Amino acid sequence: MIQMHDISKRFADYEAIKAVDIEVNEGEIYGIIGASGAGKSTLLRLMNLLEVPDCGEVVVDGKNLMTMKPKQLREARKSMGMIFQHFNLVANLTIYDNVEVCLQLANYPKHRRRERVMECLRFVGLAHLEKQYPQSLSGGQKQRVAIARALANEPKVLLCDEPTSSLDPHTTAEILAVLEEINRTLGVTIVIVSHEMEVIQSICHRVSVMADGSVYKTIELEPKGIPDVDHTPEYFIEKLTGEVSGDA
Ligand SMILES: Nc1ncnc2c1ncn2[C@@H]1O[C@H](COP(=O)(O)OP(=O)(O)OP(=O)(O)O)[C@@H](O)[C@H]1O
Repeated sequence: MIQMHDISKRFADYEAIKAVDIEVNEGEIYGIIGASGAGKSTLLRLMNLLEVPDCGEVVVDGKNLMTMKPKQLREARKSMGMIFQHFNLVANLTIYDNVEVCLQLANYPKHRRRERVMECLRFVGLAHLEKQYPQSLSGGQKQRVAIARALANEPKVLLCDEPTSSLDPHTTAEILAVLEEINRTLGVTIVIVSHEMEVIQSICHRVSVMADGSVYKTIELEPKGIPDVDHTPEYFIEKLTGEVSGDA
């Protein structure tokens, strides 16, 4: 689905990505992990040409993005949704409008937009919040809206840049379940950048370990499944004091 061949990227004198080859198969959940500064986010942003490589080839769904004209590239990007650590919602737009705006930008037929927006919001369980603004939502709800927005144009690929790094363990598990469902039920290929080992281990089929701008090794994984995270007050008290709640 995504082939990157001999990709390099410099920022001024700094070589952030060094001759990377990577292949993401259709239908898989592919992880990218590594230390801070290893080049994970840059590599992800090179996949949809948010960062333009200095050299090399990026082929998505059989098409070479590097040789495309701007209009063709805009078209190709519709098949690649993206979500971010800090959600990147537009603060002065409602939840509905945050999703609809990307349909507008993609010239999605006007008379079908409402149906599509609501379909995406229902998928992430937030149709009832369509009239709210981002500031009144929790972090997990904001990420769900961002996912709905990324799904609106029916992408084949979803690029996720640290999608759970601002969330607590329970909400992380909920968002991972949504991503896993998108992969399983919609067949969307997912690439996840994360520094959290449990995130990668829970849902990824393969993972590349990055170091110093290079892919150090790519490993096949048997996804462990999403952990059942207790977030009751009793759990926190037990962890903090060692006492089982109700004992006191
Ligand atoms: N736009 C930019 N301009 C200059 N340097 C950049 C830019 N983007 C990234 N870099 C540098 O490239 C290197 C790789 O950054 P990148 O964000 O890809 O790493 P990362 O592995 O995702 O790190 P983290 O986990 O901390 O986000 C870092 O040294 C960073 O400072």
